[in-house]
Amino acid sequence: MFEKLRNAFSIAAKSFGEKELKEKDVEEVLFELEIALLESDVATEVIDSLKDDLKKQLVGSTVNKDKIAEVVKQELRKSISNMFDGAGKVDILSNIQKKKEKGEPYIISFMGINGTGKTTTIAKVANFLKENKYSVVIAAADTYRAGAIEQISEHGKRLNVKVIAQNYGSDPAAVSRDAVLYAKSHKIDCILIDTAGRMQTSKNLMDQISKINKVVNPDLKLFVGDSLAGNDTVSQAREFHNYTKFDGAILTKSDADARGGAAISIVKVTSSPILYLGVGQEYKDLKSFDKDVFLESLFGPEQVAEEITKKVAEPKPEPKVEPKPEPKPEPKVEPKPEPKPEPKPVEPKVEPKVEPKVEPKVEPKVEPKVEPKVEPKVEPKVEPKVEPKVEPKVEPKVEPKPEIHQEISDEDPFAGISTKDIEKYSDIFDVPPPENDNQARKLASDIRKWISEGRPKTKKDDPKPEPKVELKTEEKEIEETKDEKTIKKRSLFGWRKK
Ligand SMILES: Nc1nc2c(ncn2[C@@H]2O[C@H](COP(=O)(O)OP(=O)(O)OP(=O)(O)O)[C@@H](O)[C@H]2O)c(=O)[nH]1
Repeated sequence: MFEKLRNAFSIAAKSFGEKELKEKDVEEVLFELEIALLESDVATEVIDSLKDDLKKQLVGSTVNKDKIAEVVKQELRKSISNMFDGAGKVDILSNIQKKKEKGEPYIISFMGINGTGKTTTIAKVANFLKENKYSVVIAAADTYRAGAIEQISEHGKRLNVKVIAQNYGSDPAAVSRDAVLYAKSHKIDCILIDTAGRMQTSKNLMDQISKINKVVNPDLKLFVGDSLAGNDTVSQAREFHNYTKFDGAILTKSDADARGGAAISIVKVTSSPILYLGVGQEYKDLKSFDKDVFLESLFGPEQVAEEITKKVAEPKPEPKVEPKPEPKPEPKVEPKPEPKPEPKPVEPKVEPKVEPKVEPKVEPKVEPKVEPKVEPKVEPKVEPKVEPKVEPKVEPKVEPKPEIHQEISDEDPFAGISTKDIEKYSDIFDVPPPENDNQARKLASDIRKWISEGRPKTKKDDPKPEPKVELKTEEKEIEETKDEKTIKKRSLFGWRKK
């Protein structure tokens, strides 16, 4: 490949080697060079740039006839090398790794006109990433061209790569966003977005691709151009770059390209690097663009250039390497993305699982355990213990004292009853002293009845026996007094002062 461009540079070198280097001579030779470069699809502005560089270097200089060819070659090579260096480099694998370490997917969008080999290139890139152990999901964001979704889906099946798709006519930005959500929820390393092929002159379609880039904000925007289209590809690249400011380019069909001018032109026009060259129709036919290899194929010895061309187009070590990584990553990656649905059904599954589990478990367990245990234990223990102890102690001591003073009556219920009968009745029936008027009247009535019955030693209506404790207390009081009769009556009817 690139044979024509190589011959153009050789013509220029030989021409200078045969003449003295004056401006007029240089102009004539550069004219020949210009024709050769134009035939090799090098863009006019690129040719002008190269000519300027050569003029500055060669006019007015004295160059040895034998070395002139080598000097011109070196100057051309230096100029082109500077162009590539000025465009910078993109190390995709390193960038993906960095984002992966942050827990984020790396997003690449692909753009270009119809038929350049964009869809095939996305499949090649997916295969390349899988071989490097990165998981991939593809967004079928070309919802415009009939058959595009089926085409990319077929590549997905063959490569065992999940393809996120909607219907034709749906919003490509929405498809891209779905793919990003899917990648995030499934921890996919890389998202490849296939956009609709479009002419660079279609403003609506170019606005659409700008929308995709705004919605998902790709880490890398790649222009896919057809090497064979030459200067057309260069003008496409220029227009796409104006709209999208893409970060790099992939040139397809380089295996069939004898000119090679598009690569130099795209780099010069867009100041963006060429990342890969498509060199065939198989998934493996994607080669990293190497500036030195490219320059060597243009300026190196013919034998070396032929060898480089062979290595690039028909690499020998690949067939040995490819069969090994292909079967290994496929079964591992496949089952993960395929059985899982798209991002929408994944989100609602998480929410309902968390809520119902927490609420019902906490409420029923806490309430029934606390309430029944506390209430029954406190109430029965406090009430029965306090009440029986306090009441009997307080009542007998407190009540008699106020009653003595309050219930004094002028009427003596025992009037007419002798002290002896009262004492005898009290002794026989062990009667306690009355504590109020009613008890006194009752006792007096009982005594009268007892007298009327002939003072029996036992009685059917025996008055209720009072606690012995109180009697003992009375007895103690009696013992403490000298006048037993008076004291006893007073002790029996203590409420009487007389
Ligand atoms: N020789 C060769 N053929 C290629 C290369 N890349 C793609 N092709 C072929 O180019 C043709 C078009 O490729 P597609 O991938 O369908 O093109 P596209 O750009 O996706 O087309 P749209 O979907 O219409 O935009 C297919 O036959 C591919 O096999 C390459 O690097 N070398």
